[in-house]
Amino acid sequence: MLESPEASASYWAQRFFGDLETSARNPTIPCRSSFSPHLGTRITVIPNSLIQNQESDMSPTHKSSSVPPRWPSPWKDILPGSSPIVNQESPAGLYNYNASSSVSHANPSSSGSKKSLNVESPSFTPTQLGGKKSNFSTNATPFTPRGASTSTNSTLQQDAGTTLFKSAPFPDFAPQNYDLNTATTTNGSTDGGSLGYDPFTMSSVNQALPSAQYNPYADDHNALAGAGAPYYAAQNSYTAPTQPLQYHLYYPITTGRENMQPYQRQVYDLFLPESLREDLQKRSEATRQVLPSQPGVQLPNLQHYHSLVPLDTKLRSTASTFGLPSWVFKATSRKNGNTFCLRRIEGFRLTNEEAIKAVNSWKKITHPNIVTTIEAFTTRDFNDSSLVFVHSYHPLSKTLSEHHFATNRFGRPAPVSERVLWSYLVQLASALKAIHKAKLAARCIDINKVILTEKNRVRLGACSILDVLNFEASRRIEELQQEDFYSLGRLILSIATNTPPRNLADPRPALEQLGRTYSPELKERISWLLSTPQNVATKTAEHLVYDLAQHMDETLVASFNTQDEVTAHLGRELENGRLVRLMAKLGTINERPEFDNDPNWAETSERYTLKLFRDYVFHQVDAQGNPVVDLGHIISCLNKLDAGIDERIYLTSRDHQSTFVVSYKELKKQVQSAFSDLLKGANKPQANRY
Ligand SMILES: Nc1ncnc2c1ncn2[C@@H]1O[C@H](COP(=O)(O)OP(=O)(O)OP(=O)(O)O)[C@@H](O)[C@H]1O
Repeated sequence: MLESPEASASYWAQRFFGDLETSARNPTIPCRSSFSPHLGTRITVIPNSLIQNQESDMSPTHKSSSVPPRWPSPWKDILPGSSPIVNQESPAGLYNYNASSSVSHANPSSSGSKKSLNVESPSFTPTQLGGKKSNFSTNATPFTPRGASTSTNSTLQQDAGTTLFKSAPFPDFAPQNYDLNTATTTNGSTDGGSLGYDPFTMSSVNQALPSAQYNPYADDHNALAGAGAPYYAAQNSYTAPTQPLQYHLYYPITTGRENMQPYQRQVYDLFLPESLREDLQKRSEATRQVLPSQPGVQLPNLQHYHSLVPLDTKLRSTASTFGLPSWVFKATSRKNGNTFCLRRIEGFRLTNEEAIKAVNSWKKITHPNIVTTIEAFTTRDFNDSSLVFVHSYHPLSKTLSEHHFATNRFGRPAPVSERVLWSYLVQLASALKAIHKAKLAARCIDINKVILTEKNRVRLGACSILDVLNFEASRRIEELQQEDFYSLGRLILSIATNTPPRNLADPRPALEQLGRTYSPELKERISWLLSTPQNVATKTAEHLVYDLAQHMDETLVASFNTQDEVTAHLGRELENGRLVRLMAKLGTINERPEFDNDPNWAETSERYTLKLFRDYVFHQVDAQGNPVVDLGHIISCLNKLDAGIDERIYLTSRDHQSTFVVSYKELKKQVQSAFSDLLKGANKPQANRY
């Protein structure tokens, strides 16, 4: 119930999750009535259990005679208002009630509504719990399920045609058409809104569960029984509880939500965690970064790569690793819009065409710890003869040297934990295994060429380059592979002892130092990597991986944990993605100025209901006419629309002359129908994107 116009984040979340989790179990259910846009008219979500009996009388042909009985139910909302009168002008298929009667009762300013239920009304509480007096009717008799009641429901039937909710003495409430023992409606209805079970006992819940998988996406479950019978069994026998748990397709698998009270929840619970969002946002910004255009500072386009941005943190490139100066750029491909990392080797003259073909073998290697090689080409666009290697781009990555040799505020680099060293060792050993298996050698296990792309995630960053540059000096691959082991040992030793690799010509003192800080096992492994083998056949990448099995396990567990966490976040984003598409559809329909030469297209037929639905979702106001900006309400409504559930809502026209009762299921069909009309007249390739 929107008693208060406050729209704090926790309030949104509370409303949202309150709907999700507490409504079914908590006997104190706040009324979900709210106010229509303009004039503060109440719009009420009608529980299906209350409306179900309308089906017979309030068919789409708008019979106006009898009015079904509708009674408060302790676990659903309470419907205030008076007897509905059908408006003959309503669009076909909708229940339309005369606003003059229902609206006047529903208006909080009317005295009648104060007696029944209005914004000030406290939440409904069954009298069994605490014996509190019912608030929505002065003389209302407490709710008692049929089985426990001694009175008959004849009075209910009697009143049903005339009064929807009144302050006169109530007979005991007995749910209509429900048999709590069988958990099915006695009239055989499969209305998803029917309350076919006692929500307070698990046995009833079990009875109410479908025997076969329920497909929430299906519009017509019976139709599916033919074609998709093995997958989606016919739902005839299934009477859904109040709403099936998956009723609005919300993704429930998240971390850290379990033990929180609704008021403790934040609106951020609906989105990615702030730290992850910030991290991804920064990466995205880095990827989109461009060089401010300055006269005289213009980087050339290289083939189809444009918008080059230097990634080097040093202003002058040295010739250290490759024997020639190299520069690293980020660039965007005109072919596919993707961003790549380009490394220019300055002043290299290609004398043998075969040399550049060495890149082809590297293109085939895809490994999580190797930066993928895309292509290589020569260029004169820098006014010299340069060789350019294109690799996949990892925004905001740092070399291990930049990461570990950066000094902290005490002027010292931070010590590295043994766990991190093992993790590096495991990842790079795995990369070596893939490379050596392809009969190649990495040749770039260097503290300046291994990049850190995420937390503790390393990748070999400059593979293939030395194969092209040193093509002429063809050396035996076995020899180069043995050098890889040595380079790997030296890299770990360098990080562990904070010694630059150039000072490790004799690694023994550093090894001694390492032995004093880290475990003998780590020292032994590094010694093995640095040693010259008696027999090269015994020193292989497979061997290394085998010896690292215990630490592989740790890395694997950490990786799986991260994956679980990311999958949970992905699930939440799935919701957002679905809702964006739904809002895009609604946006194309609502308030459309003209379609098919009809300037009133958006105002007529089912589009009119969709317009009122838009008001209901986005333009609610409270009793004082202040906007109710309730994200929980918006998301909940859109989810229900996307799932097309049977729950029904009141929609009131802006002039309050008519009120519609329509289910989300019908609304969903209306959206689909209106949108497919638009698609028929639309530019096909663009329309396919929905
Ligand atoms: N594939 C890549 N994606 C994104 N950034 C990268 C990639 N490869 C390297 N970088 C980044 O580019 C910058 C320069 O890399 P480079 O290999 O030139 O390091 P360096 O320390 O300058 O080495 P050198 O002294 O040999 O030039 C580093 O910050 C590095 O993290």
